[in-house]
Amino acid sequence: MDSSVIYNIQELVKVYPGQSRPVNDHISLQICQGEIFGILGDNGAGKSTLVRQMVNLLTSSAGQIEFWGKNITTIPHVVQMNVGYMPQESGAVKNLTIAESLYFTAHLRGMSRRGARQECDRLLQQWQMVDWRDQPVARLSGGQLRLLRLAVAIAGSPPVLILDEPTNDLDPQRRRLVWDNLRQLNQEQGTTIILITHDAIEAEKAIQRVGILRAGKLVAIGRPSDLKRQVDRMLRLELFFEPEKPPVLPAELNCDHCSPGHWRVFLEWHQIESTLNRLDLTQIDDFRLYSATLEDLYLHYATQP
Ligand SMILES: Nc1ncnc2c1ncn2[C@@H]1O[C@H](COP(=O)(O)OP(=O)(O)OP(=O)(O)O)[C@@H](O)[C@H]1O
Repeated sequence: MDSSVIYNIQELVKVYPGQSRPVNDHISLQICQGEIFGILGDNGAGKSTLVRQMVNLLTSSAGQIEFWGKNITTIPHVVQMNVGYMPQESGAVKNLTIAESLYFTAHLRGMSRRGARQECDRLLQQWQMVDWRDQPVARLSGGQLRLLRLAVAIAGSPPVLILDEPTNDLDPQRRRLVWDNLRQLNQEQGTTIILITHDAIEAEKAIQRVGILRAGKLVAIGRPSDLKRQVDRMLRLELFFEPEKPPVLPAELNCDHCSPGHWRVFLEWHQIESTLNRLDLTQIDDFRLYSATLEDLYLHYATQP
C-alpha cells in the first residue's frame, strides 16, 4: 500500500448496543500524510462516531482501521501519542488553568518540563489566549473553551490532528484565526488534519479532500472541485428584499423561499445575463451571485431525498 497513507479504514461498521441500525455503515476511506480532510454531514450522520473510532475511544462492530499500516486496536499508545484529538464535548480538566492544561498536555506528550513551558507560551500566543492564561478552565466561555481544546489537541505538535467541529461557538474573528492557524500548521509542519465541520463555506478555503456522510454511509469522497463538477454546474442567485414587498420575477424562474425577505434561484450560465437585465432593482435590497460552493455540494449529497 502507498506508504503515505496514515489512516486506512475498511468496511467500518458501528452499531451501538441495543440498536439495530448501524451508525456507521461499511465506511471505507484512506487519509494520506499532509492532507486536510473534511468530514461533512447532517446532524446524526455518524461523523463523531467515526472519529471516536479513529482514536480508539469506541470499538467498531465490524471492519477495521489501520494507522500507519497497523490495526489501531493493537497500538493504542501509538495512536494516543501521535494523534491530537479535539472532542466535541469538553475533555479539559476543569480545575486547571489554561496555562496548566497546555503545559501538562505537552509534558504528557513527551516534552521536557522546559520544552513544555515554551510550548505553552507558544500556544497561548498562537491562539490569542495570553490574557486568559491564569483563568481556571471551569470559568471559560463556550468559545474560550473551544479554543483551549484546540490548543490542547495541538500541544506537543502531534503529526495528526482530529478535530470535531473546531469552529463552533467562535466569533467570526476567532473562526478565521482557527482556519488560518490550521492552514499554517499543515503548510509549515506538514500536519495531517482531519476535521468535522458544519462551517462549509470557510472549510472550503482550507480542506483538500472531503467525505460526506449521510445516515452512516459515505455518499461522496473527493476533492471539492471534482465533486462540484460532477454535481452542479449551476449558479445560485440570492435575492434580499423587504418581506412585505416580494419582487416580481420572470415567470420561468423557480425560487426557493429561504426565509421572509430571502429567495434563492438556481440559474444556468446562459440565463445569467437576461435574468440580471430583467431584475427590477427597485424591488430588491441586495442580490448576490455564487458559483457552486462546498455548502451546495453538502446540501446536494447530505440532505436531498
Ligand atoms: N453512545 C451512544 N449510544 C447510542 N447512540 C448513540 C451514541 N452516540 C451517538 N449515538 C447516535 O448515533 C447517531 C450518530 O451520532 P453522531 O454523534 O456520530 O452524529 P454526528 O454526525 O456527529 O452528529 P452532529 O453533527 O449532530 O454532531 C445519532 O443518532 C446518535 O443519537
